[in-house]
Amino acid sequence: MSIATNPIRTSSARHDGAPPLIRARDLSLKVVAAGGEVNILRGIDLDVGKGEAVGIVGPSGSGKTSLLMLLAGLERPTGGSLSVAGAELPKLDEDSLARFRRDQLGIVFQAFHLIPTMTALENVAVPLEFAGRKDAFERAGKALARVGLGHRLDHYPGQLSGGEQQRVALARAVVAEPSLLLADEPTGNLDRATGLMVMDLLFEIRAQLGTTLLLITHDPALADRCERQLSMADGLVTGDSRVADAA
Ligand SMILES: Nc1ncnc2c1ncn2[C@@H]1O[C@H](COP(=O)(O)OP(=O)(O)OP(=O)(O)O)[C@@H](O)[C@H]1O
Repeated sequence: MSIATNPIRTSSARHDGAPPLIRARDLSLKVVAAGGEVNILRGIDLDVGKGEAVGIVGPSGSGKTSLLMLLAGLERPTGGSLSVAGAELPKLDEDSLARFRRDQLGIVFQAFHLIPTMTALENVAVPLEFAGRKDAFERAGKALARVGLGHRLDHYPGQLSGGEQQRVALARAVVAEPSLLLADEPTGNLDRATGLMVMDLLFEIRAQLGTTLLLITHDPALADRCERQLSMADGLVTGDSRVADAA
């Protein structure tokens, strides 16, 4: 890895005059827990340009997953503003948030979150069926072929290895060609070789589709594959650097 620049806590991104895909200003998240109020995110300023690959690193509990949950519209911020793909997420009602996720977002988690009673093909077709796409199964089949699972279409999650299940989850996340792909420790449940294979696929598909990627990882080698790295600590972005020789 070589760091080209190392600005601390910046909101600027390289987006060549185009509006950023993500714009957060003074974004905060507080929850009331048994011991009192917890400040989980404490004023995040962030711009991410279309097509950027951003690795998010930081110690456990620094707020990485919480930030992703806000960007996905799965949690609501308690302060600040947040625009993703032109949508002001805090202002959307639940139906509009669901449409936003369907049309703009792909998410891959550490746990695969596949529906156990559906085949691989059905799992991947679900987001397209929700969107009313008549070609849902045809496209799902192509997405599974893209991740090397064209021969496993009729298998149920319980009949697939962990690496295969995560490849199904990846196919499901990208099948609708989202503008934003969020990945939270996607290889955390996989052995190193399988994890590398899944990440190779993720970066390959992202490059083909031009998708913006935000990737949470504890693995420095994976973070180095992103062209930009954000460091988080204690609910803040404490570092924002560019990786000159990212994959
Ligand atoms: N609903 C909640 N109630 C109380 N505290 C919460 C809640 N959600 C998150 N937190 C706290 O907020 C902090 C940030 O959590 P978060 O999961 O975002 O961290 P993280 O950086 O993703 O950690 P890890 O690397 O371990 O996954 C943690 O201290 C966590 O315990």
